[in-house]
Amino acid sequence: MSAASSLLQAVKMNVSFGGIQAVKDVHLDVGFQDLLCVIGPNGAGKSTLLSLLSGTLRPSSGRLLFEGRDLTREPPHEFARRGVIRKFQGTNLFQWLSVRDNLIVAGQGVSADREGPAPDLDEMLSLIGLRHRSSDIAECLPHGERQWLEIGMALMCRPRLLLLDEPAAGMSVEGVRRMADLLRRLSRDMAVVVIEHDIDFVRQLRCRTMVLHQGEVIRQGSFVTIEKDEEVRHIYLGRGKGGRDARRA
Ligand SMILES: Nc1ncnc2c1ncn2[C@@H]1O[C@H](COP(=O)(O)OP(=O)(O)OP(=O)(O)O)[C@@H](O)[C@H]1O
Repeated sequence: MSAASSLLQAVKMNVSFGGIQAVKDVHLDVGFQDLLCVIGPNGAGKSTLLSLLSGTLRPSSGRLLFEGRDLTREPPHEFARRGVIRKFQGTNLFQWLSVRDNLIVAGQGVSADREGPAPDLDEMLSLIGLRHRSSDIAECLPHGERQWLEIGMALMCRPRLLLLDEPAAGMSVEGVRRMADLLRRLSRDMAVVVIEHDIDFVRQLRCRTMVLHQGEVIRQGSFVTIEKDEEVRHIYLGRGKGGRDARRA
């Protein structure tokens, strides 16, 4: 088999829930080192798309290729084994374990056949800005720091494709800036797909942005271009033709 040009390729994927078509004919190409942000109003299909990409939901039709290998019908653990790691919005922490132990536990599930060294714990604590919190119980962390710990836990799984659901939600202005910096840096070594509502954060990511609306990809390109698009502004940003700026859809 020749080497795949994309890490992940979604081909004409569809998902329906009863009468609702949550994802319609979605094509997606994600490179080996890539950063893609998916935006869209509530109910646009963003979470459903992420579930498809992580293998927790199977498409009713279409295909999903990872390094050219068809994973469409594979179980979620096979996606994880290959390095597709999803961080959900909200908390997935072991509340009663320390920050350090949460990272250790997260790293223990990584398949033995994955290449490369395990991340260094102290470096990870520094990367996520929680070195001073190392011995603190996770439950005691404020919301923003929990988000950072969850990112650290996802990184301990040595992702090749990191899927993030609103990683900057509830963060301070400085936290949002740091998160955007980190994701840009991570995308030099892996693929990162983010779904996000916070437009300031999306702007700071400075990456390819895909707009979903009613399950369909209606635009794809740089955020600078997307932001100026009248239809997108009308549908999502809520400020078409003299409308008021809605930072969150
Ligand atoms: N398990 C489910 N059963 C039935 N309908 C669902 C299910 N999951 C999602 N949907 C519907 O599919 C559509 C897309 O939902 P999805 O959660 O993917 O949108 P979203 O863009 O992530 O929205 P939000 O920004 O509010 O999280 C919505 O109409 C939603 O109600």
